[in-house]
Amino acid sequence: MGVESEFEAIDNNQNVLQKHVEFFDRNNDGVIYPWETFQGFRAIGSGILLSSVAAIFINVGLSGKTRPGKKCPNLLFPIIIENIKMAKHGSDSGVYDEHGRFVNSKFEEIFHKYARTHPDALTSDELNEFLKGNREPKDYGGWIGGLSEWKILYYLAKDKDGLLKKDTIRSVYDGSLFEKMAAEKINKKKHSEK
Ligand code: HEM
Ligand SMILES: [Ca+2]
Repeated sequence: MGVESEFEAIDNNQNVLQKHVEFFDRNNDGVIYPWETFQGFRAIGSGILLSSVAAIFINVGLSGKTRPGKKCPNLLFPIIIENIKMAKHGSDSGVYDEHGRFVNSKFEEIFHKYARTHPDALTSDELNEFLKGNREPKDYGGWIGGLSEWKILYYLAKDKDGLLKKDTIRSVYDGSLFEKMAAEKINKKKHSEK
């Protein structure tokens, strides 16, 4: 093992993208199947339609990228969490680096550049400006990837004033937002049953 790989092995920050998706691995076996993506979306409060469409697009779109060297697609469309960094696309914010680590300076840059109305949040218009700013020329796949990630985040996690808060965005990167939303959903259900 070289010095560099030893260093990487102890770098806690290297698995942040893995943490982002682990919530969706409902049985913790390291693989996310479409029905798990569906269940994960339902658990954080998405409707049946969004959860179904997301499960199909995410698993069909990303499965092959996380199965390097496999020529035939697996028709159960598994996503292998270990290899999730291979599913990165272009036209993203750069907050995840190529190893799936969280790059704080890139995260801060989003707010320096685009948070004009409130220093710690993005409005819907500011989010659109940010998405446009991320676009690499003719990277249509990346544009669609980025657009869906951020629009779904905005739809599910904006506050009552239509703001996407900095803390919310930070917590989507390591997946803690999903845990929080799932806990809130369970809480709401308990209250409505009383
Ligand atoms: C409600 C569910 C989800 C939301 C709101 C969401 C949102 C996001 C956001 C905002 C980013 C950051 C993109 C950027 O930095 O420009 C991202 C990145 C990513 N997400 Fe999700 N995500 C969700 C579920 C999933 C699931 C289920 C998977 C796969 C199993 C996934 C895989 C990825 C990957 C691979 C990236 C890295 C993209 C890149 O940096 O190029 N996400 N997601
Ligand atoms: Ca699983």
